[in-house]
Amino acid sequence: MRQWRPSDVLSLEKPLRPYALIILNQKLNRLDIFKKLWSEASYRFCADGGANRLYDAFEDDVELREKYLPHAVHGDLDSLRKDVRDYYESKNVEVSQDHDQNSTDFMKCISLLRKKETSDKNKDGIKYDIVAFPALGGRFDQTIASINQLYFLKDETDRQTLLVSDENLTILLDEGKHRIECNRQLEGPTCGIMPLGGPIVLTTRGLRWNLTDYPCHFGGMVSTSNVLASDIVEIETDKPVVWTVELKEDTC
Ligand SMILES: Nc1ncnc2c1ncn2[C@@H]1O[C@H](COP(=O)(O)OP(=O)(O)OP(=O)(O)O)[C@@H](O)[C@H]1O
Ligand SMILES: Cc1ncc(C[n+]2csc(CCO)c2C)c(N)n1
Repeated sequence: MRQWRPSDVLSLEKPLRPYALIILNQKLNRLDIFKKLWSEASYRFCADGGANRLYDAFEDDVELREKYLPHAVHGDLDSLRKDVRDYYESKNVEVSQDHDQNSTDFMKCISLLRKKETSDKNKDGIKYDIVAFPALGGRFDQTIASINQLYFLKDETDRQTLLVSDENLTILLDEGKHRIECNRQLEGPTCGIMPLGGPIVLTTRGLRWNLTDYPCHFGGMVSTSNVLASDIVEIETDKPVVWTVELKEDTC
């Protein structure tokens, strides 16, 4: 049984699992979430134009901007503004370019993380969880690309990947049994279990509307607008399925 506690990154003083934060190119509306994710991240990367968003979040407070310097800005750099690039380079932030036109800048940042993980400096060989923010919402193709990223990473069972958006926490559950611990002060009430990668057979416990050995697919049953009925949700699936849970307005 695989264990998940998606809201740990928002609730614990120290995360149980070290993680890398990847800031994507969407407006940082929820600075409460941003600051919490930032404070405990082991690595902080901006995916290309994510750096513009970080820079702009502190337009009224130049001193504060200087306290939020990422470890790297990485991507094809077609979105990074010149003033933002100049600023971060002047602060000795690593700014690196990868021109590959078959991978998104989010993917490129994950490749950068892998490089850091295999570098000499990471002597313990730690593998970091990945937390992306603000993920989902915005452009639909980018949203699907971010979900696709979860599928790319699903066989790496020694790391968890979490997509954090203003309103949701989203993860991918691979085939098998899962126990998701929810903190209902932060999460809920709504949730969804969505077979985005193709048809599945699903069994759930701990929800208002549960399913038992139930075939789910697009054009048929897709569990959306479901509701947490317990702090513990158990899900058994024969193929990967996306779990998403609503975030409360006041989380940090
Ligand atoms: N409109 C959007 N909606 C949702 N996510 C986005 C959006 N724009 C960018 N992102 C995310 O932020 C990352 C960095 O974005 P970037 O600044 O490079 O924009 P882009 O050039 O449109 O993205 P890419 O080059 O990755 O296709 C993207 O890889 C993607 O994950
Ligand atoms: C079949 C196919 N569809 C779309 C793209 C375009 N694309 C996908 S990721 C990416 C990088 C964006 O920074 C670009 C341009 C492609 N290469 N292959």
